[in-house]
Amino acid sequence: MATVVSHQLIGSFASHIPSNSKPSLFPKESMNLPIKFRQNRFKIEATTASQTPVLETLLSPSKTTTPSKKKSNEASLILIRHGESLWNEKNLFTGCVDVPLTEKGVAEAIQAGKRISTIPVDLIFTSSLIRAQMTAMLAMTQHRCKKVPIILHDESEKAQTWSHVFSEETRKQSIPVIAAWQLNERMYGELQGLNKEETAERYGTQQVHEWRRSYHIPPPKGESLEMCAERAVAYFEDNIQPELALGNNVLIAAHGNSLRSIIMYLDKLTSQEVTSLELSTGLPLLYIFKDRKFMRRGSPVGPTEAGVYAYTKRLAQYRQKLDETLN
Ligand SMILES: O=C(O)[C@H](O)COP(=O)(O)O
Repeated sequence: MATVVSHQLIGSFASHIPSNSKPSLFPKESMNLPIKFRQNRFKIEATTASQTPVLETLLSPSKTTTPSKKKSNEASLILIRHGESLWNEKNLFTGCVDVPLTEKGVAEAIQAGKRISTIPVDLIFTSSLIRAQMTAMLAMTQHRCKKVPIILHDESEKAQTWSHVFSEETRKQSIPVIAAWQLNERMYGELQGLNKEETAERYGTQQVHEWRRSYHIPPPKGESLEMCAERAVAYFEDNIQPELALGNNVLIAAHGNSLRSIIMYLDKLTSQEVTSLELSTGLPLLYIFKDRKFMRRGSPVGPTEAGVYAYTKRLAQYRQKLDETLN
């Protein structure tokens, strides 16, 4: 399905949220389990003409919907799992329960921000959950571009109108943040709020491991990784990949399992391979999108690291530009 963007208020941040990403903790679709996996979802396809990428319309001062020129033939994609949450600390199944970060989680998010502080970011996607949003915002406080991340709101027409930004210059110094429930953690069903260790004692380590790491097996009344991939990868393909195809650099702050499903898609992992994929909290991962392919570039360790900038000329130039602006 193509991205649907409201064009009523072109120029307003709020008018550019894909209409299928309205933040809602328990969207109708996720309660309608099981969701069938969409055919061919794991193929990387070119942007279709009917898709209207978010950033393109966001930065356009006119009411035209004509696609703007492609910025570059490559783009960076950074993925960050949120920092430690209060329920990670207590070892509780969290899923779609909206729990904030611990102090350690805040520090992890800031550290992640330092590590990506000279990698370009034009657009941010987060889940609708506060732990992912806190992580994105805290990370961006460290970015050397000094742009202001602004959350877009489309929950009502008033929310859209009242959050309008009237200065083109100010808009240029801002980074739109789009919150999408599709990037939420897998819905953990009847395990939400239970202690992971106690659950393993009660149901057996093997059973709990299958619920947590298998691709097809859902936890009781919850989403399997496959179901989570159905909505997270579809959202990625419909709303994020078109931005990358235009040369826009994207940061995604999300969750262990929504990101595992996206990484499965990016790295073309099999349902067997993904079972051993583990993501640490607050760890940024960098991909380069070029020629319709995703190239995994590991985890940037910080602006002093030579390796990351040797990956592409474009990243090296961006970093150099930041250095020149600050000197
Ligand atoms: O939702 C949760 O409990 C965690 O964030 C991820 O859980 P997992 O380690 O069982 O995938």
